Amino acid sequence: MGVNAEIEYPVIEFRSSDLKRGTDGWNCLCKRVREACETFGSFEVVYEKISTEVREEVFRLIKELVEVPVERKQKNVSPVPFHGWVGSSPQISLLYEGFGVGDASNYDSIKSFAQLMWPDGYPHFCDIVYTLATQMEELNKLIWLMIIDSYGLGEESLKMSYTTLIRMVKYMAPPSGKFESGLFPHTDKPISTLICEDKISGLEIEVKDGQWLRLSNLSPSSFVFMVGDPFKAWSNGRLKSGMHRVMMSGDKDRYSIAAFAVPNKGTIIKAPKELIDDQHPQLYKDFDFMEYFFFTASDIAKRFNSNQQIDAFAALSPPISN
Ligand SMILES: O=C(O)CCC(=O)C(=O)O
Ligand SMILES: [Fe+2]
Repeated sequence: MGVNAEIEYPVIEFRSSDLKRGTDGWNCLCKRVREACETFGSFEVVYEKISTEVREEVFRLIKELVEVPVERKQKNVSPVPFHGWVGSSPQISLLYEGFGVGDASNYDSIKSFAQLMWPDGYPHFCDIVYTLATQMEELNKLIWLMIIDSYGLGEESLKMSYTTLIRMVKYMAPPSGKFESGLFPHTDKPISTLICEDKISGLEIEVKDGQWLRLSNLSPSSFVFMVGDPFKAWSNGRLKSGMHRVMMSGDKDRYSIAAFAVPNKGTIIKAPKELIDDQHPQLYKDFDFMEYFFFTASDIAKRFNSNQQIDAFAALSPPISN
């Protein structure tokens, strides 16, 4: 059950010169992104187009946010799962505290959130968080495009309307000398996630059964891209939605911000026909994303491990061949 340091985790640098679709550099990135997502279900992306100053300022602001009185934090609620404030609790972790802002690339959503937290609505907070959220959404889009191109598919194969949920999280340092869970092992339920952390490591990826790889020494320009369960279903099982968790050690608190691609109500997850053939029979039925999202937050879903929920909800057995 150790943390395995020998496995070579993919670190993929997105140089501006390689980001022109159709060039050799682009095609090479597509191949590496696909391999990473099929093998690990995630990778580290080095992306200098998002400035480190903006990142650092967001983390400074999150440190202010966690100081807001709890009565105001409790106003950050939503009927949609995983969208609101969660304080320290035995269900998630005593070390965890997270805030959620849905549709974060819409300035008004961030403004409404900030107005709940601060009497003056803190315009600087809105500007900076909006900047990072929109840039992370762009990066996510770029990675989707690489995945589509890597399978030789057209853009319409993954066309859907979705919004970006951001979660701003503080993981408290554990009691001295302890190694404690900050976030339990899970797979992500939105289509995909980009995680941005503030220097302190803690995120671990399950590389084999029970073998966890700790992602440490991420560059200041790095993000972690994570495939979610519906993306795995869309790819007809090619992409992996990997288990990950946060483990805390040492005496420093950890801060992270994650941007999740959450499809709008009514979106159907359906594998493109090009990804279904006799060698790759259809593994999942077409399903409504929101029904799955709500299912994963239900009591029934708790009977399954996080990485079994997509199969419990949508697996076709036996698979249908084309
Ligand atoms: O904070 C992190 O590094 C990971 C967060 C995460 O996995 C999640 O919120 O789903
Ligand atoms: Fe996650």
